[in-house]
Amino acid sequence: MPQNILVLNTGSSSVKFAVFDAALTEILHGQAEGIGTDAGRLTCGDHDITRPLPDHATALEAVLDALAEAGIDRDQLAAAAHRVVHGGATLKEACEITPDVRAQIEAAVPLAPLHNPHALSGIDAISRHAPGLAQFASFDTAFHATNPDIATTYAVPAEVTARGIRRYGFHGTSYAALMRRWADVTGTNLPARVLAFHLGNGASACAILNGRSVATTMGYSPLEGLTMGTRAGQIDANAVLRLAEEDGIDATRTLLNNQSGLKGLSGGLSDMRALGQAGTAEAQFAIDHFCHWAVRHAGSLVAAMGGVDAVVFTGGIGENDAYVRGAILGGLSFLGLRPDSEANTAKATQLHHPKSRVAAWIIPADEERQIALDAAKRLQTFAFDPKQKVPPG
Ligand SMILES: Nc1ncnc2c1ncn2[C@@H]1O[C@H](COP(=O)(O)OP(=O)(O)O)[C@@H](O)[C@H]1O
Ligand SMILES: CC(=O)OP(=O)(O)O
Ligand SMILES: [Mg+2]
Repeated sequence: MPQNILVLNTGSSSVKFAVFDAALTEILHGQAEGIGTDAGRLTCGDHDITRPLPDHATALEAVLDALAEAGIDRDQLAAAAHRVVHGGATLKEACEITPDVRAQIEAAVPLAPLHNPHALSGIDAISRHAPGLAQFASFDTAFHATNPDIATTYAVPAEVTARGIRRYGFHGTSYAALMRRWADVTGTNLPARVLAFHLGNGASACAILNGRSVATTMGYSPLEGLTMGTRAGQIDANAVLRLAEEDGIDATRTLLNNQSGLKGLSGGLSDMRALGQAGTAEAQFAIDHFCHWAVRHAGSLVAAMGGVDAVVFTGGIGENDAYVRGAILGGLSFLGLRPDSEANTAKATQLHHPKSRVAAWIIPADEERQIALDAAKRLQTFAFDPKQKVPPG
């Protein structure tokens, strides 16, 4: 009886993958990263292969090759599980990917143009390579379902909100994993008011009160909020309207999603590692912009919780870039946060001084296991009640 779950986590600059056994022990992990940059790289288990990854299609093929080389075949799999960034207004909980669910993910492509098309490619590739294999989706939006209406509603007429023009929030799979791992990684109980930063190619922050998301920086799509690798983050809607009028809608979509953020500010570099090594004034300005706006948005999230007890970093930049973390921690010192700069440079788990009023931590992103957990729960539901095709909740 096949027991393993294959997870595909399609990010905007990466495809991460993992295989878990029935006890949810990870038996293989790898990633294709730096997609679309000069720093394309695929790792699978201990193998490290530097190869050009010009786009997601090439990366996905490379991932499937790597899985085959690692001896992962269909007979060992009970299911494949995918990260899907946007499920639109209706898909709020992890679920099996039926033809109807696939259609809804496709309908949400305009809301997540850098993500949903690639997730669909992954789903379709599995359908081709492993026909009949059960497939599940975990949605980035799910963790933010606890946001109050006041946080999710844009100040527009109710009729517009009813059309699904509202804030959804993303990176929820990552934030849910932070909550799950908190006590194990930090050795402390989860405090009431957590300010979480997921800083990767896409970047967001989240206010988590008593373990539940109450506010987050991303909105209708993963374009809003912080300065990101290639996304503009917050920008006045009238500026967008002027761009659309002057340059056309498609060009404006591409400009704001693919050519802005760190890439736009630096004149071409979206990758934080490359920016750190560039040594140009433009690169430094881009890094400073990223840190400044992370702190500015954090202030709004802290206000939404009436204060903060702990700050946590995750994601490729959040886990690895001591300069960025140091700048953000320094910018938050007015809240009573005393960073331990040596711990920060050493990438220690605990980043705060023992006398700090606010704690600060690094918790590595664990999206893949979170996605496997979601799928395993649904698989169990099927086992308990095989007639029930769509499990509740
Ligand atoms: N050692 C490192 N130092 C600085 N930045 C890093 C490091 N490793 C990864 N990053 C940055 O993390 C970002 C990618 O984050 P990741 O979470 O993997 O992306 P995605 O959003 O596609 O999932 C890139 O900007 C990359 O440069
Ligand atoms: C939602 C999002 O921005 O995801 P990623 O960081 O993987 O691009
Ligand atoms: Mg990611």
